[in-house]
Amino acid sequence: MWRNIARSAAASCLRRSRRFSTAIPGPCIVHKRGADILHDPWFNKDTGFPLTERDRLGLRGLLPPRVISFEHQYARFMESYRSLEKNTLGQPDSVVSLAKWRILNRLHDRNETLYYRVLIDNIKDFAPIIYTPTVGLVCQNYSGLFRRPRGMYFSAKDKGEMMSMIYNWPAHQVDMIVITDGSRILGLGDLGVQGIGIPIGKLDMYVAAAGINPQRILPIMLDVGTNNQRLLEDRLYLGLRQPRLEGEEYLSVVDELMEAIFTRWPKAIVQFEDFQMKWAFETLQRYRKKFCMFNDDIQGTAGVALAGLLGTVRAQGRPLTDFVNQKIVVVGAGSAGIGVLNMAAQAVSRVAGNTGASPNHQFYLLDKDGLITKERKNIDPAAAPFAKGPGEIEGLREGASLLEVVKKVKPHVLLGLSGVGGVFNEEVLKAMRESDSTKPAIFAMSNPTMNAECTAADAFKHAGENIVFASGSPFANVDLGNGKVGHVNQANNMYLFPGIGLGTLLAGAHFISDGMLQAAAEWYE
Ligand SMILES: NC(=O)c1ccc[n+]([C@@H]2O[C@H](COP(=O)([O-])OP(=O)(O)OC[C@H]3O[C@@H](n4cnc5c(N)ncnc54)[C@H](O)[C@@H]3O)[C@@H](O)[C@H]2O)c1
Ligand SMILES: O=C(O)C[C@H](O)C(=O)O
Ligand SMILES: [Mg+2]
Repeated sequence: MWRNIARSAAASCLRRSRRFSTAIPGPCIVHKRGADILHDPWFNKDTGFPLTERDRLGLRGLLPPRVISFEHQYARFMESYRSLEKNTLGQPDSVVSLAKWRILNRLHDRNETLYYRVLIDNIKDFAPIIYTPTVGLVCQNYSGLFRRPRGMYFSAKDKGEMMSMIYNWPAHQVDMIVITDGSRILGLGDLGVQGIGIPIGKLDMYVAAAGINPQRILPIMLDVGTNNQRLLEDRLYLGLRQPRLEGEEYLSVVDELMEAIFTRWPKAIVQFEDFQMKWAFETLQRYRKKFCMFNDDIQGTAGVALAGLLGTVRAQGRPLTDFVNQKIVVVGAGSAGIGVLNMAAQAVSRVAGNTGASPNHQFYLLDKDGLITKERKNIDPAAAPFAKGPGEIEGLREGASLLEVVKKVKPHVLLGLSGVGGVFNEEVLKAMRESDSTKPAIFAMSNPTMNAECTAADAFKHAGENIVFASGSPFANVDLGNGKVGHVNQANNMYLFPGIGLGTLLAGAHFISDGMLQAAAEWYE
């Protein structure tokens, strides 16, 4: 289901950009001249400048004489890309992916018009390179890969200066901003300033899938230090070498940045991305009514997961009202897992109406210490509404293991947002064969690939051919060996956030409501 959405989103974006040129900047007034234009990826056309433009813009003599058309440049790039694929055959995946990222990144740095054209046309092949999973590898190696800056960098050392710094950004208008503090990059933990790769990849998806003007996007890294000892000791590390700010000190820096952003661009939309759980929820509550913003890991993920949960009900041949009877086990009680449960609970009350039934009885939530019950000491307030009471879970104790929970509950859905690769092990997957569903769903949503709760092949092998499988990072379809194919869906918030941003922008909305995300989830489903 999600795949088709991606295809149609990309296709409609392509159509739109051909008709209206919203995705690719059309002719515009350029205040630069000569070499400055060739070094500006927004305006550079490389050898594509026609002679008249070369004269007008002071480019004559700065380029080889032959004019190469855009189509020809495009073909030449794709040829180099394909020969890179051929030449790296047999090399480790990480080497091949990074080589592909480098060639795309070089084009991004040189000529954005051509970059976005090839990205839009080849989104299925290139999304895993400029976005998850390769972007994770890029973030891990960012300080070594760094050649040119992209986006803006604010640090704890800039306190008191952010209002003037924001005016250093060259574009007068900015529509979409993605900001991270690098504290929880995918399932890879605290990567400090190296997390900037995530806002860059997310905004590429805004351009490719929603047609946002690439000159109006801005990736931002807010560097408040890192608690990653390895990075603090790395001589190439490009961020602040200090432990993360905490408490009021941290919040005052984020406050200052948000004020600066919205003073300069009052109509901008800000997406918070990959903030560790405590700050993800806190900043969402703090800013959502004051500024036009949302948290993608909490809300975008929830929308995409809900689309999958509703789609699963349909795949079982049941009416949507049956959603209230689905037993759903969520593994991971972080920003993403709790975000999914909050939205699923809202969907249940809408589907069920006000029946007075206990709202969360169908949900089971586990974290690193097992099943969360009301007996849990120091329970996180965000997890508390989903903690099981003693009467609800006969035979299951506080901290019960995932295997125990699956065996006892026989869930319709097993959904992982734990960040831990392989927690859906063989035993757990085999236990899903006893699910009460005719088509049990297994969503291994953690990223990148290594952190997925299980592989697609293992899911089909152990849980059976009848499952609905989805993963956060892409897996290939599985050959089941009997002429049948195990179909792999991708459940990643990339299928939702571009639409949320575009819809908010077009509507001129000042607030991104839960209802907007619910509507997006139901539409996608
Ligand atoms: N597919 C998507 O669109 C999508 C969206 C958001 C997040 N994610 C992924 O979800 C993962 C978690 O993100 P988050 O922001 O919620 O992180 P988080 O750090 O806030 O939460 C992780 C949770 O997993 C729990 N956990 C750790 N080990 C566990 C184990 N062995 N068994 C059960 N639970 C365990 C932790 O206790 C915590 O509750 C990351 O890998 C991220 O990439 C995917
Ligand atoms: O970045 C992604 O691929 C999805 C999600 O936002 C994540 O944090 O894993
Ligand atoms: Mg994220």
